[in-house]
Amino acid sequence: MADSAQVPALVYLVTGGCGFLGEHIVRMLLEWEPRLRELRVFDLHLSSWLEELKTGPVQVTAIQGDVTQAHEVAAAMAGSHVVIHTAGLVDVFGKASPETIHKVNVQGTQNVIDACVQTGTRLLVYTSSMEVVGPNVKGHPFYRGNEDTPYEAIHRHPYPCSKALAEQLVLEANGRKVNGGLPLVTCALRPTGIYGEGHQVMRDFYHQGLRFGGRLFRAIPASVEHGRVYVGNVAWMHILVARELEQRAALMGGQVYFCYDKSPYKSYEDFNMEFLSPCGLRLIGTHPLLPYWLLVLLAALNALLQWLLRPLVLYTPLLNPYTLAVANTTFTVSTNKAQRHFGYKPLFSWEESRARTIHWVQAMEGSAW
Ligand SMILES: NC(=O)c1ccc[n+]([C@@H]2O[C@H](COP(=O)([O-])OP(=O)(O)OC[C@H]3O[C@@H](n4cnc5c(N)ncnc54)[C@H](O)[C@@H]3O)[C@@H](O)[C@H]2O)c1
Ligand SMILES: C[C@@H](CO)CCC[C@@H](C)[C@H]1CC[C@H]2[C@@H]3[C@H](O)C=C4C[C@@H](O)CC[C@]4(C)[C@H]3CC[C@]12C
Repeated sequence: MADSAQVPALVYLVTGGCGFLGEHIVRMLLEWEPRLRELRVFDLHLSSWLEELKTGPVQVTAIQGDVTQAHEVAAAMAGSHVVIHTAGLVDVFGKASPETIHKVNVQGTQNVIDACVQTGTRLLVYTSSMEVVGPNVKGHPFYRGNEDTPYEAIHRHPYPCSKALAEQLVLEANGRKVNGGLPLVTCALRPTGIYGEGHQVMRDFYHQGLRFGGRLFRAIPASVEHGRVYVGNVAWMHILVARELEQRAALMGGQVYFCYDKSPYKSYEDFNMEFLSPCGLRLIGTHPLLPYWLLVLLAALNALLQWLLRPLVLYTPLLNPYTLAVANTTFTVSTNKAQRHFGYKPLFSWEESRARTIHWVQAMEGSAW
């Protein structure tokens, strides 16, 4: 691979490059990777904003494709040096079947690895998830843990199961010989709950609040900490890993890194209010307004309704037994592994991350602002 900082020689492929995180990675690569010659954006659904990126000095190639189709992945990857595999089916609401989630997240990842081997692409960065670790089905807290903190990772839901299997495939592929005889170098990044411009669940909560006259109702105790990280910093970690992976293959190959920044430790709901309060919403109650057993019952009822209505309509409320368990179990990280291994420091301070997110909510269509 060319090592001169001046000569743009590298070809990057970003799968899922039109998604929430993918868009930030794509834009940041164009801004922060001077060695970039071509950026291939591979996604099932191509976004119109890609067009405006095509006028810059770097060749931006939009590729409409499906990671579950091995030949499409291999064709897109031929001649690329680095793959950032962020495409995935993020579904904890029952929109897709468990089979589809497995196919996209696990088979899709296997296809990316096989394509690396086949085409001789040597560097693979995988977007994993905190859910590979937990919260587990027993609801054990993970309090400010790091990559080495012992934790019983037991999953039943299709999404965390698929992310755990996919991550394992990526880590096991580290060192495998690719076409040309050189070893593949892989690593996995595990974001906690990502927030920032473009976050769909934040959008949903905002609109829910507007429907209830500017009010949201506390359901989770303020003492339950939920890990959050700003999308710009998650993207930045991907850029740094991709940049350093070849030079530091011995140290970084086959490793996992939690994504972290200076976002405060709070409950899921209190954290959201950091952005929604300045946009005119209020969180009602200092304690949960409903007893936990009633929430469990409502979540179970939602799951039952989803099952009963499936032949007629797709009913996918935010509250289900899985989302309740995730929101109600402390899971936060405190680590400096990324700093030690590849010099990561958050690009955006908490104040900047917050300001950018608030600005995005305020600009949203139908805003109360
Ligand atoms: N959002 C979070 O809080 C969060 C947290 C941890 C990890 N992650 C991981 O980050 C990655 C990106 O998540 P996101 O929140 O940006 O989700 P997203 O849904 O916004 O983006 C995923 C992208 O992948 C694309 N995609 C889906 N199926 C595809 C297929 N078969 N072939 C090609 N492209 C396909 C989608 O079109 C979309 O553009 C995922 O792998 C997810 O598991 C997300
Ligand atoms: C009980 C409700 C009362 O207001 C709150 C329900 C909130 C849930 C919809 C979300 C709580 C935690 C979220 C998840 C978490 O931030 C981490 C994730 C990992 C990532 O890989 C995918 C997204 C998600 C599962 C995220 C989804 C939404 C929550 C469950």
